[in-house]
Amino acid sequence: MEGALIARDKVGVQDFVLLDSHTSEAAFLNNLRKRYQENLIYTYIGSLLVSVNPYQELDIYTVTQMKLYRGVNFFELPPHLYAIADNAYRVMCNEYNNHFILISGESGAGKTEASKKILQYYAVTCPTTEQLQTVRDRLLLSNPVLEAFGNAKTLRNDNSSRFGKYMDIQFDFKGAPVGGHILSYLIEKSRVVHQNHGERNFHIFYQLLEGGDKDLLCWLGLERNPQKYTYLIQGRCAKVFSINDKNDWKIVRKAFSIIDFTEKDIEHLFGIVASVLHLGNIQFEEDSNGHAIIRDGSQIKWISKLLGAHLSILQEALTHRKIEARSEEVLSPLNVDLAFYARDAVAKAIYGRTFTWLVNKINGSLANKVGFMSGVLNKTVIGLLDIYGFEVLDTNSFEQFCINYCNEKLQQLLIEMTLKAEQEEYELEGIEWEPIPYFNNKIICDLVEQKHKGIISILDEECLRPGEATDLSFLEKLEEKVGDHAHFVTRKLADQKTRKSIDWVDFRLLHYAGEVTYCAGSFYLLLFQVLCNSKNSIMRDCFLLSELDNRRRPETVATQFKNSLTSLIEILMSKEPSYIRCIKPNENKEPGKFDDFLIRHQVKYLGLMEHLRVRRAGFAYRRKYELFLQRYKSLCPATWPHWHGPAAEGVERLIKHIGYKPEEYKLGRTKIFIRFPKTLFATEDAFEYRKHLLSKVPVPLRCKINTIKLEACWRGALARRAAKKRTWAVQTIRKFINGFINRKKPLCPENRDFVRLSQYHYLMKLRDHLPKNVLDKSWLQPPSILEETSEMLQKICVRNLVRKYCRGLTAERKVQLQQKVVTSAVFSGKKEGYLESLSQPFLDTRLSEFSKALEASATSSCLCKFLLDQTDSFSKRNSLLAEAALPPPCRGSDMKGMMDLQDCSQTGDTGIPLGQKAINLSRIPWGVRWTRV
Ligand SMILES: Nc1ncnc2c1ncn2[C@@H]1O[C@H](COP(=O)(O)OP(=O)(O)OP(=O)(O)O)[C@@H](O)[C@H]1O
Repeated sequence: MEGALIARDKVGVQDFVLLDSHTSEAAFLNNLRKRYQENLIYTYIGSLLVSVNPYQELDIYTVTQMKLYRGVNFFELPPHLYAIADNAYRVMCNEYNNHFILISGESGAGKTEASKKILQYYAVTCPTTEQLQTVRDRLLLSNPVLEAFGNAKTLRNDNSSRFGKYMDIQFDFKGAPVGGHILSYLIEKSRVVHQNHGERNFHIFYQLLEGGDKDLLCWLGLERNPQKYTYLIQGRCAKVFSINDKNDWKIVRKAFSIIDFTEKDIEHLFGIVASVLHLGNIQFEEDSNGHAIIRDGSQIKWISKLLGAHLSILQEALTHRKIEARSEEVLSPLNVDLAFYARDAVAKAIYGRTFTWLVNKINGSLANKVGFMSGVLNKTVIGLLDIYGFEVLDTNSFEQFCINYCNEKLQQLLIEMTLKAEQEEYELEGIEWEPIPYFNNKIICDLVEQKHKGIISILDEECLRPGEATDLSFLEKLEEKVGDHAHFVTRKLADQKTRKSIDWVDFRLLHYAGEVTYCAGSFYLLLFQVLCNSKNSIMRDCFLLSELDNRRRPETVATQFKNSLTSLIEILMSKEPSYIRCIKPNENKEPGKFDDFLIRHQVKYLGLMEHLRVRRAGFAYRRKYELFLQRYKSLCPATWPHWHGPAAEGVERLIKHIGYKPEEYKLGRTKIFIRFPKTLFATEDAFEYRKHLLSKVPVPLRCKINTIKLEACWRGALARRAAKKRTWAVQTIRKFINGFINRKKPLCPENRDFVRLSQYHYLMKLRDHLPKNVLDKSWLQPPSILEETSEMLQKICVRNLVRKYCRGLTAERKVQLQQKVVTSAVFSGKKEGYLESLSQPFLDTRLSEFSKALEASATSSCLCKFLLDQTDSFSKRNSLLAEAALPPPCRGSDMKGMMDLQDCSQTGDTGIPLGQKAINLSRIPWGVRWTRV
């Protein structure tokens, strides 16, 4: 960014915080104009991006541009949407936290285009797999469907979104998009039944008529000509040059199939769209009693067919209302005016709820199925909030009230979060925080939303209280309860001068962005019941019977909106923010035209001056010591060409040499903070001059400079390599943690690496801790996933030890052992001092005497035979075990160990399972056989 400072006279500054007179609106506009005229539509205020609609295709959204911004530091390149998108993405991947990008501005300022471009940026630059390709397509294709049902041509914008949209893009731990979720806010239902001159109904109606094939229209009972439908022609511009309904229809139909809509869904959905058109054509006339009756039955027949509702009940429902008198329900006929009102109310309700159903259906298709299947439910998100800007129309109704209240809340959030971020940075850098004076619009939010005392509560009370509520009774209540509020005025409360501009049924709110006068005058159970029982499954989903049973007071639209806004603010508060403020440069959609008056107005109500003030209150510029030193080191002999000490000290030397005054800067822990832009500009100019001088120095010196440049490049490459390594490390650690969390699960992609690593470590450790001899029963505790393997390894190991031991026995020792075993059978437990004798080897002489004695006596011979018979099977096995467990050479103490072993072997305590013949008898070189004893 500093690179462009030198061109500031021509193209302005890239960041408004670098404006010398940051409080001047004129300077702000001047900078914006300079840039816009050079087709530089983006400018920062710190990390907030201001975007001015170019109304022409600029060559700044190519894949090359996307790649240019990918992974690059925020301030290194000119301001761009991609820099905001990339910054949010990079921080999310590195810190594993959630983000949101709030895009706001007035209608036609370029919000939807911006959010689409961000989505495309992620689609192109994020890693993906074949499996995730579908997710990406769905994320992109949900847009045309939502636009068809939620956008319309208005005077300000041919493709104006008539609803607020918040979209979460979900990423897995590798940063690949794996799903999404959409929340919609306040669809402009009134457009279904009424459009201003030069405006249209929602696109889908015209798309269906223009693009739907003959059979479909026939099935829906529709004609291709939009002029035939009352709801489509009030703006007198059903055909618009800039909109190709036929083509858009094809895109929408294709999108439906990709986002999982079944043919039945589509059939029901268009059944509803057609029903709304038929509803609009229903006309009422008076019967002899002054009650409304339907003039022509053909429309209602189509509605009955398409919604699967009983014809006579539908007819009755459109011309009667249900009154609850004591415990009874009575049908009361409507007059013609009320019947028209009821018809429109139903059309609006049907369309509004169908839109909500559509959003939910799309959400079902965007849900993160990949993660769900593979068990990776941990994900991070980047939310895109494309929300209507502050609206001031000629007549401001309840919808504008909600929109402006929403903006009021978001402004509060922006200021609070910016202040918080500033404060946190100061704290982190150890710089003293100086309180910033700013306008806190909480007072206006409270006026609207406070419980019992706020405008919404008063409206609720009026709507839900028994007896007739009128616009005037509502206004009186407002005057009574909030009349003394500094931001609320009515005609009665206003002074002489302002009184004329407020009507009797109006009230005026002094928003942070300016004054808006609202018309209080622009603020039925039987039909509801009919729609609950509809055979059209979407209608049944939209109108739930359980709502009818709910005896509690229903929530008014205002309260519903307030609640959804509260949860939206909660969602946003839990995430890291980025902001894009879109500005519309002129009313004629003309490229290059900069309408000062219009833009000044938007700068005000987008809260840009307030934001700049908060952002600039302390310091205009801050940079890490290393980066600052890197750029300006040539300005000081001590730091040029190299500074070998810590960067902070280098910067200190540098600014001392340049002559910064103490009030111009502060040194934080890792950054230098410069208070005034002029200080930075002076430094930048000096740097440019220095560069100019350096370019004129003789060749040998130039060589030196080239060397320095080369070094700088090399350092850059090293830094990039280090950054890559850091990213790799973060991903590895993340993988390790994920593996650890899933370590008890069967082998799956999430734990595979972790398990392999722990297997490797266990085996390496085991290698150094194997039992040393047959009597060593120690064994390294395995991780749970390796228990079975460890058990098998232990068996193999013991078997090998035994084999090794047996092979190492001398023939003489084997004989001795045999003898000990035999004598054990004879004397164990019978002879006193047996245990002590165990460690003493037999003397040959004694044993031969004993044998001779045995041979000499027939009785003795029998006894010997008897003893052998008795001990044969038992001793054979145990002696083997004892042999196996005894380490050579067998000294006296070993003998005792062996006999002990023999005892415990009977209980299986040797570690060698008894049931499993651990040693093959025939394979052991005994030398002496039993019979020879
Ligand atoms: N970056 C851009 N490059 C080129 N044209 C743009 C750009 N942004 C907006 N436009 C033009 O401006 C028109 C209006 O933009 P967009 O629909 O995004 O406005 P919006 O702020 O979303 O309005 P609304 O609130 O009515 O939906 C677009 O149809 C497009 O023609």
